[in-house]
Amino acid sequence: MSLVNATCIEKTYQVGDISVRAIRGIDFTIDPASFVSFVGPSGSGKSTLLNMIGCLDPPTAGSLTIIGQDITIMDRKQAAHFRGEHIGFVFQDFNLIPVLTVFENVEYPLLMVQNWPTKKRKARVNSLLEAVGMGDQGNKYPRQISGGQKQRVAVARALVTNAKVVLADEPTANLDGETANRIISLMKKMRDEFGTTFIFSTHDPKVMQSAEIIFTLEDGKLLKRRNDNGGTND
Ligand SMILES: Nc1ncnc2c1ncn2[C@@H]1O[C@H](COP(=O)(O)OP(=O)(O)OP(=O)(O)O)[C@@H](O)[C@H]1O
Repeated sequence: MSLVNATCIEKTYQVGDISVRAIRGIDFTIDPASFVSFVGPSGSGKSTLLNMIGCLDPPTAGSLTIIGQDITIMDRKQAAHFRGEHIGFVFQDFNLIPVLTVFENVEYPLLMVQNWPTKKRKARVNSLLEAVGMGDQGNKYPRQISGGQKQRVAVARALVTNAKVVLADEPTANLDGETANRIISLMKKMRDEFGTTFIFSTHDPKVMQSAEIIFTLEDGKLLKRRNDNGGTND
């Protein structure tokens, strides 16, 4: 069964009298444990699409199922619950909470959405910090660590709830080339270890190269799909 299944999805924003057709009837499927990137020029609809997959903003038409559940029929509360259970996010500006330590930042989603006993929760956070190479940095605050380390913490936070899907909107935009490469390798390692699907949007050629499936968007339409061995399908 595919993990994400989009059929004829559309997203139209209404701005006063003007309708902006950001996504114009596209179809795609994403399998479990995939490493996928949406690419395309600015304004082509990448963030809009990620927001829909992340249950942040529903499509205005079409069908979108994630882990077999139709997210277009969920109300806001159901969508928030589903998001908390199954979807993790990594942002280009890291979005760590400055007044919380590294450990507390990773622990935060478990406190918010999942009622884990303290001992199990602490062990889970420590294992994720170890997995991303930040096991000895848990007591530091975000201002005391580098950009690459912040993104490692963000990856740990995205995975701590055992999310099936991690969405990353331009995850390397604020990192230098070498650090960006390390973060991409880390995400791939996490995919291999936990079977999590990673879905990116990017302009970054390094992220594009590392993706096993690339969906190209232009003006809200899906132009083509390219997979690892260079084949294309429309
Ligand atoms: N909340 C909104 N209200 C109205 N129009 C919007 C809104 N969000 C996005 N759009 C429009 O939808 C289209 C797609 O925008 P989107 O942000 O998804 O593109 P993008 O490919 O992610 O761009 P970028 O690479 O610059 O981030 C654009 O025309 C944009 O102006």
